[in-house]
Amino acid sequence: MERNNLYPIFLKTSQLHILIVGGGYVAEEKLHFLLKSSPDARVTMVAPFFRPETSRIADRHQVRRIKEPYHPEHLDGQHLVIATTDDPQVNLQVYNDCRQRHLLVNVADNPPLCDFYMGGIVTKGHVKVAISTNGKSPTTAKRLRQFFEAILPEDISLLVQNLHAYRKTLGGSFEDKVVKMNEITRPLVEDQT
Ligand SMILES: C[C@@]1(CC(=O)O)c2cc3[nH]c(cc4nc(cc5[nH]c(cc(n2)[C@H]1CCC(=O)O)[C@@](C)(CC(=O)O)[C@@H]5CCC(=O)O)C(CC(=O)O)=C4CCC(=O)O)c(CCC(=O)O)c3CC(=O)O
Ligand SMILES: NC(=O)C1=CN([C@@H]2O[C@H](COP(=O)(O)OP(=O)(O)OC[C@H]3O[C@@H](n4cnc5c(N)ncnc54)[C@H](O)[C@@H]3O)[C@@H](O)[C@H]2O)C=CC1
Repeated sequence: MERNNLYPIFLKTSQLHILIVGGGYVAEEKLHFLLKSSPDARVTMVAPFFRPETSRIADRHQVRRIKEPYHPEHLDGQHLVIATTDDPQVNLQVYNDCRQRHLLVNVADNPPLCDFYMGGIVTKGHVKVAISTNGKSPTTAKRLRQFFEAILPEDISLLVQNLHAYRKTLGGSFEDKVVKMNEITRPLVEDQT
């Protein structure tokens, strides 16, 4: 059976510059979920036209907007790029320009032109779960996100905070701490071990 070989990483979006090319529906969806997970992300958008709702979301989060057609210079200083225009030629140009500069790029409606995919994301305090279907079914990613949003308890973050505090009280070597941390958390998975 085919399996998902993608490697998820958790980006520090407050230290990175993300460019969204396009200002339509797809741009708005990508922006919405990016900011829902990472309200402190440093985002720039470039497009000749922005949807009013996109502008409202952008204003709330200090998203920089450049009201002009895409130009390769817009890639200067960016780390990650998401192309969402309704012009496949422009999306392809963004992809090629990014590859040339070794920038990670996502062409939202064209999985083969993606170095990375956006995922379904659940955040409960310090805890974050990211979901991918290998680009096969974004709707399933959305449904799984809704499922985990409902079943993960709100106070799961308290558990993480308490364990963080407890670890600080432990003496002994690194190895001793590993043993103690594993002992105290064993009941969480008791039935599955
Ligand atoms: C490959 C990927 C690239 C990328 O965008 O990164 C991609 C691609 C495409 N999306 C399409 C459509 C839809 N996308 C959604 C929703 C989401 N899409 C997201 C991610 C991804 N979408 C990446 C793969 C993720 C994975 O691995 O699973 C989510 C998880 C995250 C986010 O957007 O931030 C977000 C849910 C967020 C949430 O709710 O939590 C819905 C559901 C809905 O709106 O109800 C629909 C309508 C249903 C449908 O049409 O299937 C199409 C078809 C376009 C066409 O017809 O051409 C393509 C292109 C194609 O598949 O070929
Ligand atoms: N809206 C949706 O749910 C879906 C859209 N798609 C596809 O995704 C693409 C984008 O869709 P939408 O966001 O709905 O389109 P849209 O028409 O809402 O937005 C297109 C955006 O691209 C911008 N744009 C056009 N040329 C540009 C350029 N040279 N430089 C920078 N920006 C430029 C426009 O100003 C506009 O902001 C289309 O190809 C569409 O077929 C696919 C599946 C679903």
